[in-house]
Amino acid sequence: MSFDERLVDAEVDSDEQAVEAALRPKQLGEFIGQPKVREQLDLVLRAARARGGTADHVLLSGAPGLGKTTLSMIIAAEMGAPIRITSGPAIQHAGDLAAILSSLQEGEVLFLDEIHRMSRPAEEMLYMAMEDFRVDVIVGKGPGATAIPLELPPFTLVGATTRAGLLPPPLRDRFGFTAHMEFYEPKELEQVVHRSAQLLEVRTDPEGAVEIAGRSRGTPRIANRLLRRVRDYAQVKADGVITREVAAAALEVYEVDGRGLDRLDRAVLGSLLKLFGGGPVGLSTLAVAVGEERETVEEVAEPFLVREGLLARTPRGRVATPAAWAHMGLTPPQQSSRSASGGPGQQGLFGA
Ligand SMILES: Nc1ncnc2c1ncn2[C@@H]1O[C@H](COP(=O)(O)OP(=O)(O)OP(=O)(O)O)[C@@H](O)[C@H]1O
Repeated sequence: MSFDERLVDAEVDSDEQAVEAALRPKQLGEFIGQPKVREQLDLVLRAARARGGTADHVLLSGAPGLGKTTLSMIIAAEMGAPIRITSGPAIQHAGDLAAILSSLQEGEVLFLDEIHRMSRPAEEMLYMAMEDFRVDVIVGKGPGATAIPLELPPFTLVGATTRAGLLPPPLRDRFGFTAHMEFYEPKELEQVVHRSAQLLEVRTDPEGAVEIAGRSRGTPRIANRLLRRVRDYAQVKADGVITREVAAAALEVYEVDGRGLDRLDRAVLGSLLKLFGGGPVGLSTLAVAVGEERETVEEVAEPFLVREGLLARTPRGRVATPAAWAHMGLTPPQQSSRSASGGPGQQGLFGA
């Protein structure tokens, strides 16, 4: 299964961008969930507006699809400012960043996605730009090179990262406000589903929304994607209304189970339980058994399985938890033959 085929992947592909844009909340009041972040950000923005100045730089961290881009657009809208969107990997040279910074308007919001992936020289230029609204543009090379200082208009940088820990402290410290986005509660995802259903003009009853929310892995992007697939099913196979039965039947077709696991997740768990008695088993061995790349298993399937308490990464290899046996409807081998950490002592053969 390729990365793109996964309905529960929290990354976005290009076809989806237009639909996502239509479903984005435009104001802070429309943004569902993240109550602490909303409250704090509301204060930051109100105070900046009252002072008639620009808002402090904002750092948003959290997993893909939780609403970092959406929040950056809301910040611009609430400040009545334009927004420029770019990303760390797109800025490979300090000159790329200088070109963007020098063309910003006063008060503009610069959204820098994946800020942890910016090149080092660009990062150093950003320090000065954030603090003093100034950059030094280097003209010429070698001993004759000169630094020409360039004044910048005040702007608000909104940095987004999935890995706040990877940001160097000098960069992290230059953000006046830092917010960590959490995975969403099922109740909040139900609201996301209802709101999006209204915008897409599809009728969803409360139980239908519960069914979709419960399989959305705490992520609004996934909730919206599942909603669109269930809508297709409801149009073709039912009367267009999303009920619990329709949602469950549709998601069975797309192989997303009651807890949000898809074919890949279930293949990983299935192999771990049926072939290796629940582990411990090394990642490479598990990946071969599933017929996937090691990286796919590690980066795509495992984070959710670990978060759900279905799989544990131990020094001796991957181990299934009792919840995994229950979820897959299988019975664990006799407790007496298993070690305290849950393994049948296979690490000699299958060690990490
Ligand atoms: N709090 C929310 N309320 C309603 N919809 C939301 C919320 N957060 C995100 N969404 C929806 O989820 C989708 C993904 O959000 P967004 O693109 O902002 O995520 P992201 O964190 O920037 O992801 P990435 O890191 O992958 O760029 C958008 O279509 C948006 O409409």
